[in-house]
Amino acid sequence: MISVEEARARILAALAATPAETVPLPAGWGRVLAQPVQARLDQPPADVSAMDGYAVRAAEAVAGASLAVIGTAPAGHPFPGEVGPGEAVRIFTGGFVPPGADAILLQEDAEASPGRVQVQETVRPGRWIRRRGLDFAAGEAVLPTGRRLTARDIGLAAAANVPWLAVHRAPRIGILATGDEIALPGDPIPPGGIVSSNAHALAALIRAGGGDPLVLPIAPDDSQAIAAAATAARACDLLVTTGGASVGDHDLVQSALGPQGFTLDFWKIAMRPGKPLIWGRLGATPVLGLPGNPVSALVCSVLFLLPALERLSGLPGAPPRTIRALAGAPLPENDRRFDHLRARLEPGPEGVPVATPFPVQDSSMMKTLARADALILRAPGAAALPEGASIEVIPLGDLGI
Ligand SMILES: Nc1nc2c(c(=O)[nH]1)N[C@H]1C(S)=C(S)[C@@H](COP(=O)(O)OP(=O)(O)OC[C@H]3O[C@@H](n4cnc5c(N)ncnc54)[C@H](O)[C@@H]3O)O[C@H]1N2
Ligand code: MOO
Repeated sequence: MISVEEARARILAALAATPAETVPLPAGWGRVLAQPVQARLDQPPADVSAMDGYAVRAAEAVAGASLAVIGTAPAGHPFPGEVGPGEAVRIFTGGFVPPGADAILLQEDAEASPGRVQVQETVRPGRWIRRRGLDFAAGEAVLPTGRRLTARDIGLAAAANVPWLAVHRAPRIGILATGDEIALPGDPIPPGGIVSSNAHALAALIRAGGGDPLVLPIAPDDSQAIAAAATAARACDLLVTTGGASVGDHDLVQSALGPQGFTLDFWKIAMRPGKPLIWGRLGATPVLGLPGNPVSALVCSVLFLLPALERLSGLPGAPPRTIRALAGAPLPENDRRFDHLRARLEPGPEGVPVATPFPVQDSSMMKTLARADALILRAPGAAALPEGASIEVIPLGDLGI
């Protein structure tokens, strides 16, 4: 059995980012840039007014002065002339500041009369003008390679007048659930059968991680059927199997894929739940063999599949973020497997949350996992801890799963 950290390092080392493709702006959200976004203009493109008022020459715009209003400059309609001595131009937010003017007199600080404006508050030079290029300049790399694009980034690229983005292709992940006993939700359940929850949960988790899930038909516990189904997944960036990972006579994933050219990198991790995880390669396609127990499959996905998706998407691939919490119950001494206890998080003293493990931690219990807010981390050999002790947890809400 290898450690969680070593397993993650070996998985990440075996993966590379998908090739780049060019997508229109709206399709870029959540994708990772393969090339920087360079601004194609200055923003703002000229000196513009930040307020509704009058474009003036600050030296003359002193309280009590009266100026001739010689035109208007609404946004999108620059004033064609220049502001000369004793003159002002009516201007609106976003309007280009006409040549000659060097400040904006706020309309609240002015008294308008036909053709004229009286200054009521002295104006400082430069006041209420957004300078050309205040936000960014043409040619500037506003978004770097390797960035996962947020809604804010999409807005920034649009503002930079960039309609297309070079991003890594969303990783295509094949999902293969195995087992004679499993049926799709809603289908007739065979005698002794159960409903397959894993494929659906994994597809959703893969979407949350920025991947493109491809759910393959369920393969029965039959080497040929598993091999045939897995072959169909060769076009994927990663094949995820679930079930058949352990040591039982019907745990066929390794034996079925062997003749198809499967090479094993490692099998079994010193962790709970999820010990019998498989990592290897079927030809060029990496294969992550998750255990069949639903909680084990999903906890392993949090620890290994989400970082793998990051790596395939063009990011380095990081372990899930952890935070400090206080134990909401005494925790027993841990054995040699890294434990991940499903727990509730509640607000605690001084902003530190309290994490209370569910009393039963069986790896078949989906309701407990669905209600959990966090996984309490218990390192191999960790000593028993009293209630209130400081612990480390993975908050699940952050992950969007
Ligand atoms: N003698 C031993 N037995 C087991 C060991 C062991 O070390 N020695 N490891 C246990 C651990 S830990 C786990 S985890 C499981 C993993 O087993 P498999 O990956 O081979 O999974 P299966 O045997 O196929 O199924 C286990 C369990 O999960 C249910 N299952 C399977 N697929 C799905 C699905 N798509 N959706 C929902 N539930 C699913 C299945 O019905 C079984 O109940 O092995 C232990 N045994
Ligand atoms: O370690 Mo297995 O994943 O508990 O049931």
